[in-house]
Amino acid sequence: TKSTRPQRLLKAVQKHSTRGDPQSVISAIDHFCRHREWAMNVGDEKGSILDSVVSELNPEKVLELGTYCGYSTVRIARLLPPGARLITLEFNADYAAIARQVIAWAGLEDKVQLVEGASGDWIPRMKEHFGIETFDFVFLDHWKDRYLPDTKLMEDCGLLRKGTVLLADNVICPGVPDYLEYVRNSLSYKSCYFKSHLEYTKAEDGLEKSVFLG
Ligand SMILES: O=C(NC/C=C/[C@H]1O[C@@H](n2cnc3cncnc32)[C@H](O)[C@@H]1O)c1cc([N+](=O)[O-])cc(O)c1O
Ligand SMILES: [Mg+2]
Repeated sequence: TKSTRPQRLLKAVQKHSTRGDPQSVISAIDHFCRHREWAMNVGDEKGSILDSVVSELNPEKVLELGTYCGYSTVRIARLLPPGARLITLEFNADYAAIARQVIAWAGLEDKVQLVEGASGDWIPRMKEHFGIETFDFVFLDHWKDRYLPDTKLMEDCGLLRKGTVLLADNVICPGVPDYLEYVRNSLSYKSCYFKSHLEYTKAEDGLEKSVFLG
């Protein structure tokens, strides 16, 4: 039977990158997506902005919503200090299986906990199941109509603290109008837009960085 795009992306990682070298995994995926098959990874241009936000923050507790093939998981985890933890949620079993192998190939499995399940089900269980008090950094890159409900859910579950940073992908393309309106107008957030381009294309897209003010 025909392979899937995530399976072909994994093959490209195993063929064109060095096990245990996260940067080579990132480069292999970017090369595959730019020259072989486009895929919805945050990509190299927005990825550099993601890198700078993570490096500046040095977060201990990170949540990623929407793992897909693990590209941004690897980008974030490679920058985390020893002892820091990244929990990433992915409800598609096939994508989760590929992402686990990409994360393992990069040698980052000790920093990453991939949870197979829906954000709406698992956000309320973060405290009792993972012993998480609050998150320092959240990367939102899952279904665009889930950004706002999941943000409100994180607020309600007390998972955000004064200074927690939310970074949202695709705020222009495909776009998250309800989420943008909320974080830009709410008195509980200080929000700013990082203009960039949709991964591997010339179309405009960007990241929205929103600091929770408590
Ligand atoms: O649609 C996009 N992303 C949706 C990403 C979705 C990924 O997150 C998972 N998921 C969804 N809700 C979930 C809830 N809980 C757990 N996993 C979840 C899905 O199984 C998928 O792996 C997208 C589209 C474009 N584009 O140009 O069209 C560009 C991008 O950068 C994108 O991120
Ligand atoms: Mg995205």
